[in-house]
Amino acid sequence: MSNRPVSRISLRDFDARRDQIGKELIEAAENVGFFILVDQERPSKQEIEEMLDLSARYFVLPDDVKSHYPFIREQNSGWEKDAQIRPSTGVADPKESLQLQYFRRNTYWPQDLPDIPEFHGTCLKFMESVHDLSMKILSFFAIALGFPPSFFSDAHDLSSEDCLSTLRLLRYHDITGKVSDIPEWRAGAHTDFDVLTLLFQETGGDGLEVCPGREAHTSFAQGDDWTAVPARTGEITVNIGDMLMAWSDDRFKSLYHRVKAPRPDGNLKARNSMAYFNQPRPHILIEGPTKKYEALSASQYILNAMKRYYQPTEIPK
Ligand SMILES: O=C(O)CCC(=O)C(=O)O
Ligand SMILES: [Fe+2]
Repeated sequence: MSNRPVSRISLRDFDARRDQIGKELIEAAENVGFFILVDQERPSKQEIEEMLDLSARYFVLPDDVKSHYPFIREQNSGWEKDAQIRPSTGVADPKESLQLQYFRRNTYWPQDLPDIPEFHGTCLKFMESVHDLSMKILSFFAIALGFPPSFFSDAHDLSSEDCLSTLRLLRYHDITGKVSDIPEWRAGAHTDFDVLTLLFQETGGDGLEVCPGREAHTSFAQGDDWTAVPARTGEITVNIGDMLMAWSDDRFKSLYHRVKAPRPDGNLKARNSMAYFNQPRPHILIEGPTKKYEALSASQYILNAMKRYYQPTEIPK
């Protein structure tokens, strides 16, 4: 385990400190592929706490209620339980998750949930707030790559009919009393195939580990040096995804990460987290400034990634 310093970037006085913030973001994206945002105006700590609370209330609903909207792989939407097999481990992550694609908000989101009528509205507001912050961050990356500042906002236009940006609510199982049967990982090592992921953890839910600076497409960072990222409610862990690595001709690094399961003397209770995946509209072409890779539409990119990520791969010993 490495003690690599983890970049914490403060967004305090955002407008007055724009240049400094931009410098720190670019440096972290180029050298590490991930950073922790603190002091953001929105989503505020209170909004994050409310959303985590709502998510916990969703997951305690009976499975037969949650299964009204089962996970559909082709749409990357819906509820799954013990179903995501990570190629790096060959087994399913011990968790459940709900993926909410913004443009399917009126067609494939749980509606009229018993006891949580505010579910739909709160998720919608939270996504809009995280989207706005994501676009602020991405505007710095656009400028650094020589694109117009609004380049990524146009590609991720939430008001369009087909923006693929997704909020994923996650709950890793409570493993109290299962001491002889604790898995090694709650989430196996992987990179995210989106553009940029904003991850919300909850204090007490440690286990996230990152492995910066690896090629996204070649290995699962087996045996490499990992750094633990403590979970703190209100902070936002951000990582570069494969699509931004491709879009920047490998200048910004996509990052391996995984969630280690607690040891028997650790916190065995359920672990809640939420990930917001910025994913462009399907027709948008991903092509870097130096055209290092052949241009691919976002839909083709995602299709290829789904194939890569959902087929178990031989793991080197
Ligand atoms: O739950 C976490 O902390 C990480 C989740 C994650 O990496 C993912 O869903 O892609
Ligand atoms: Fe991830």
